[in-house]
Amino acid sequence: MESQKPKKVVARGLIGVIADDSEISTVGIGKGLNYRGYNIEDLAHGCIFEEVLYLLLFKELPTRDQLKDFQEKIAENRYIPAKLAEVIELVPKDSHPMDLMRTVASFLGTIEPETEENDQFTISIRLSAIFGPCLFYWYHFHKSGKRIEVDTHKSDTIAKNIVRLLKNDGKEPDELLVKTMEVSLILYAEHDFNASAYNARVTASTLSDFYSGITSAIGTLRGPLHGGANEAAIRFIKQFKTKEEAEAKLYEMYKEKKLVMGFGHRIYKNGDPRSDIIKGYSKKLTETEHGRPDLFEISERIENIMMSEKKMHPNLDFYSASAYYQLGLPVDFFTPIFVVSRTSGWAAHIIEQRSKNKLIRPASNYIGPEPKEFTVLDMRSKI
Ligand SMILES: CC(=O)SCCNC(=O)CCNC(=O)[C@H](O)C(C)(C)COP(=O)(O)OP(=O)(O)OC[C@H]1O[C@@H](n2cnc3c(N)ncnc32)[C@H](O)[C@@H]1OP(=O)(O)O
Ligand SMILES: O=C([O-])CC(=O)C(=O)O
Repeated sequence: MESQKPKKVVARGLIGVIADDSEISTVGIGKGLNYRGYNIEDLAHGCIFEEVLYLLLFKELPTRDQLKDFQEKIAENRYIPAKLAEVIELVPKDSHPMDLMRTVASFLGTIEPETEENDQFTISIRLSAIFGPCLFYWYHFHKSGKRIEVDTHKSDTIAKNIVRLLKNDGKEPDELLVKTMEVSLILYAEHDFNASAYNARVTASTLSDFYSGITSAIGTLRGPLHGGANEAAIRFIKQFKTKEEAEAKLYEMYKEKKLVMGFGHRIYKNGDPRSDIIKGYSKKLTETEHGRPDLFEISERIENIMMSEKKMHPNLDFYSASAYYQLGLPVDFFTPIFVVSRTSGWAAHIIEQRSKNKLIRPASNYIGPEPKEFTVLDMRSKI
């Protein structure tokens, strides 16, 4: 009698699989998103990014004194050691800056490896502080041959420092640009078991080192189905001169069943609560010197058509795209800025995974050939 194989339930893409407990964030309860119990709107409107970073690492919002000490620590951690500067300069000008981010995480792990003293909290702060400076050091080195100083303004927040280093014009950064960056960093900080955070946890679950977890996560974030969608979205939006052109292209894409980047979400099926917040800043930026009301209007037309035709909402990446563009960020720097922010969430996930570790290793439903007889090399036919 033929033996019946038990039928396995396959969860492709791990859709709906609850893979572990977590106390870091709640995603998709109603339209909600909370970091450690605090609603994203309250955090985005009432905090600087450092408070959120502190919350994700230490589970509580900081007091004023704790925040002051924390900000001082971050400022101290912006410096780029000479060996790292050498490596940054070697990353070719035409590389994608996500290559640079991955390289920085990996190389820093060789000169400042994880030890009992250089522990997971110390490394989290170091990476959150240094990623922005490294990115803009590389940018200016290749753009104009300048080796910029990255840690001159000790009282800068991470957001202000990013805008300062981007512009590098000796002027005080514009307040609206800084506020937009601040809010964006808060919105991008954490999102439960998203692909990159989960990958960081998979790496941590083998008892690997902290830098390896972050490096794995950077590689995962880069793809256009995840963090790379902000770059893909602006490339899509920017090609249109008019709203009508965008509309016609959308209908063509529907016929070809093509994805519209910056729309849809694995968890949020009724809208991403972060989208309207960043959309508000994108709109405010249209009124600034380098504002692009045309891009904003085209984006809104795309949003409206996606809603009326596909019942599909924008995710955080869609309006982040026009916001970042109006901030003057080079297009391929969009996802690296996401890295600067999401390092906080990845760190929280690695720390949590380690605190109650279980090796992450799912099983597959094998659908390959039945067992076959082995043939030695010389006896195999050529077909
Ligand atoms: C910060 C972030 O990472 S947010 C996500 C950023 N990524 C993007 O914006 C990329 C575009 N979006 C997508 O590819 C998807 O919506 C994802 C990857 C985000 C979510 O994917 P899933 O949860 O697997 O959604 P799923 O694929 O089941 O979508 C259901 C249907 O909607 C379609 N669909 C989903 N997203 C889109 C989109 N952006 N444009 C057009 N159609 C879409 C799918 O093709 C599918 O159609 P089908 O039923 O005919 O096959
Ligand atoms: O949760 C996800 O799948 C993707 C996302 O929005 C994020 O990582 O911010």
